[in-house]
Amino acid sequence: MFKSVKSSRIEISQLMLPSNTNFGGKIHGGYILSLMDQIAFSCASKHSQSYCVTASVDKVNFLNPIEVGELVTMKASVNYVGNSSMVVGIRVESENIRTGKKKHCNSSYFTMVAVDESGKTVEVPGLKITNEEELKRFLKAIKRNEANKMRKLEFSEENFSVEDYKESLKSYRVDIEL
Ligand SMILES: CC(=O)SCCNC(=O)CCNC(=O)[C@H](O)C(C)(C)COP(=O)(O)OP(=O)(O)OC[C@H]1O[C@@H](n2cnc3c(N)ncnc32)[C@H](O)[C@@H]1OP(=O)(O)O
Repeated sequence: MFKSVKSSRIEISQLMLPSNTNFGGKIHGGYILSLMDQIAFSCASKHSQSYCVTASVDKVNFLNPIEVGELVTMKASVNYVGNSSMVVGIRVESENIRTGKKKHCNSSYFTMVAVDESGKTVEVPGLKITNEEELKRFLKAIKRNEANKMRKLEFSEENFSVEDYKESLKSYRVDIEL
């Protein structure tokens, strides 16, 4: 079975309240991450019609601070599916309600895994792709997976040797005492 990206796309908007600020008076990054996790869960559950758990989060860059009183909008869609895993892409924007000015605050990729009642992984529907943007997102997810695998391999017990890196680290501010 294949399901369209559109059928599980989710958008939420939430007003940022003073109770969620950090010491600097901006909205706490942890609070934003918690909202992102919830929307990733909703999107992945909708696609898979299963309960899902968060397996990993790929990169969280906080591009712009979010102020109290701003309206935060999060858009989530399934970018990629494996067997039991789904990569949910989330874009976070905040809007100053008075001026209407919008800021891009974050874009992240949450890998969610569908599980049954006993926590065993279950197969999820394939993804029906209907436009170039969706295809690009699917391909980018494959590239990120490949890059992660390569990095793992490079630093694995069998492949890693200190000598291979000593020379290239000379320009860095590191004193290696091995
Ligand atoms: C709702 C919540 O937020 S839950 C709170 C936080 N999350 C958790 O507690 C989850 C804890 N982790 C787990 O339960 C398990 O590690 C699971 C369910 C994610 C994976 O279970 P495993 O027994 O390792 O399953 P398995 O090795 O078969 O992997 C299943 C799938 O998950 C993917 N996967 C597993 N770990 C990761 C990871 N760290 N990053 C990305 N994908 C992963 C695998 O690639 C595989 O994908 P595929 O089925 O599409 O090929």
